[in-house]
Amino acid sequence: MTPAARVAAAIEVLETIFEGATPEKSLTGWGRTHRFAGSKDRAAIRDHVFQALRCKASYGWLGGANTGRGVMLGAMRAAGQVDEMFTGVGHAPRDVEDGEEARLLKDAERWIQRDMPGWMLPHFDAALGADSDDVFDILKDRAGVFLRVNAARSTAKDVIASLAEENIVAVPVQNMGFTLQVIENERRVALSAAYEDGLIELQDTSSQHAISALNITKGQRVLDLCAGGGGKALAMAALGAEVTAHDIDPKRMVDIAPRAARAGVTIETVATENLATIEPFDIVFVDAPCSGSGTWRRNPAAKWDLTAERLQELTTIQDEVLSQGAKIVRAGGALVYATCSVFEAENNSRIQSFMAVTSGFAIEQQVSIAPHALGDGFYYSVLRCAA
Ligand SMILES: C[S@@+](CC[C@H](N)C(=O)[O-])C[C@H]1O[C@@H](n2cnc3c(N)ncnc32)[C@H](O)[C@@H]1O
Repeated sequence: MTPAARVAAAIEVLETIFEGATPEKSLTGWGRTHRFAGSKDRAAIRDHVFQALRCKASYGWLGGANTGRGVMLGAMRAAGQVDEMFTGVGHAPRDVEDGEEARLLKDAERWIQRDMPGWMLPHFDAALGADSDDVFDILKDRAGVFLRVNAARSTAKDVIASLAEENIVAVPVQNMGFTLQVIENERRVALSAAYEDGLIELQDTSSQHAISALNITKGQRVLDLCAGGGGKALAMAALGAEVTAHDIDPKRMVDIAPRAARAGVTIETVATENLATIEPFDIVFVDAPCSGSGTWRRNPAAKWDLTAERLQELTTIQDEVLSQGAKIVRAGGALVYATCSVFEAENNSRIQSFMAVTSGFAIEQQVSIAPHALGDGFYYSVLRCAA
């Protein structure tokens, strides 16, 4: 496909997303009906679509309409490539028409310039102060690809060498001995020998930082209360913890066993009905369901889908999981609350609400990480249970 035909395909995919389909469904559906498209074409179309979703408002403004065509026209205007792409020749999008004249972004409202729904601006401003505009700009870019080296099985140096044999270039992340950033051929990582052999896992730097800050020691009993696919559970098990995983939706944990087997660790799972009688843990890790506002580079559709009502519902669930976790921490143990959100309402406010109604816990650590070039936004708080 020509570069312009890829832009036309991205327009088609975006139209179905704007009608309500998820990005993954739309891209898969497009792939099924366009079997001639090669892997490079698909990757390029995917990149266009995700970038357009990150910058949906500003591109729509620049392109004169919040449609697939308007947003991609805006994207090409931002990149200075309209004349090459909107030619109407072959499979290229048709020429620019009357009514599609360029507008200046500086004339748009702040939420459009910053690509952030207007009702969320105060949430970001409250959490980040003068840094919020910089963070909005960061969220307009693609996120990096980061790896956690399985400390139980390998070293950063050996993993770098192994990946290099498959033309995947990874470099160390400063001050993080087991964290690498992939800077070339990112898409091949999940097919690499290092991945297949359990030497690495894909994991953002901020999650890795939070786990390493817990100073987990070998043999500690840890419950990952909201384990999902087990990213944090695996990281804790790699440090020698005896990890038990739980999720309200057991289907979300199906990958944990194969991932653990690949990594050479064991992770037990526990059903919700058995939590009430389980022996208390040294650490209960509550990786709470959240808006994901610190990760919207990776999942840009989510920022346009979140509503104030849903945010409110999430805070109620967060209070519930935190209070549930508190009941199964041993005396002297730690309750860790974490989100990948930057919103105060999901972070410090939840801890303050918890502390207001619960006795026997003291706040030991609270860390907020804003989205940055080398990592997602993340929050964690360590609460120590009285001995
Ligand atoms: C942020 S995700 C977990 C990500 C996971 N810890 C990881 O590192 O890959 C939150 C998880 O919480 C689960 N969840 C939602 N409500 C819950 C509840 N009341 N109790 C336990 N898990 C819950 C969701 O099913 C979801 O898998």
